Amino acid sequence: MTQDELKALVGQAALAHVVPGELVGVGTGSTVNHFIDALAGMKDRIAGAVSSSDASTARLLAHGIRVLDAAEVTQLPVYIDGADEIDGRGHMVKGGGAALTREKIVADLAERFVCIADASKQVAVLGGFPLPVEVIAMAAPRLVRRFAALGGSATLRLKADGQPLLTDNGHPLLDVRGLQITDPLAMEAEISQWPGVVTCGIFARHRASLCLLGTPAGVQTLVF
Ligand SMILES: O=C(CO)[C@H](O)[C@H](O)COP(=O)(O)O
Repeated sequence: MTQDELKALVGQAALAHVVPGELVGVGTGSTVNHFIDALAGMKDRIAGAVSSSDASTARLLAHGIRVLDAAEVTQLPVYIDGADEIDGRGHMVKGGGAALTREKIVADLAERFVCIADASKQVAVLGGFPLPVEVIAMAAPRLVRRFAALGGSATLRLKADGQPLLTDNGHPLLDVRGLQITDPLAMEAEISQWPGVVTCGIFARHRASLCLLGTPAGVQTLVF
């Protein structure tokens, strides 16, 4: 099976975790796109969706799925999203799709985080994938030096035209290579309190409750 077929498999399997009659939190990325397409088949049985990016909002609306702003919502039963890496305790690195800030905000509203990922995302120690960090532009040089002191090499994420990529919130992103994230909770807490950091792509405080992992043998459910 191709990686995309594994993503489609878990996107479909995630429907079993959507609570009928309730809102569902929806993440961002190619795996979530499969989930959104599958969700269209049960759009009349949910109250609507709370989205984590402009891209997911556009896809949900194209399917006729009602989208509510996170600010209108006090609680969600479940948030469904992909990950760039997930470890054996449900800690994740996220933000490859630049949506980490809104993803963390919507995840924070949810009782449960259901991660959907193909098997390539499973790692023993986080940090192989460059850690995305959304930042305030004027703080970027200082933050690059702070990451260097942690042993990481931070670079500004660029678009194809060489200009800095900006998130849906209008901020640039650093991608940090070379970190060994052996204590995700501590590193998330440390980085998150540096002035100028909007959101750190470590999801340890908002780790997955369970992961639907797409493998060639089928969907494996990991409970954390
Ligand atoms: O964090 C994310 C977007 O900001 C995505 O969940 C992550 O990048 C995984 O993406 P994909 O499903 O395309 O592999």
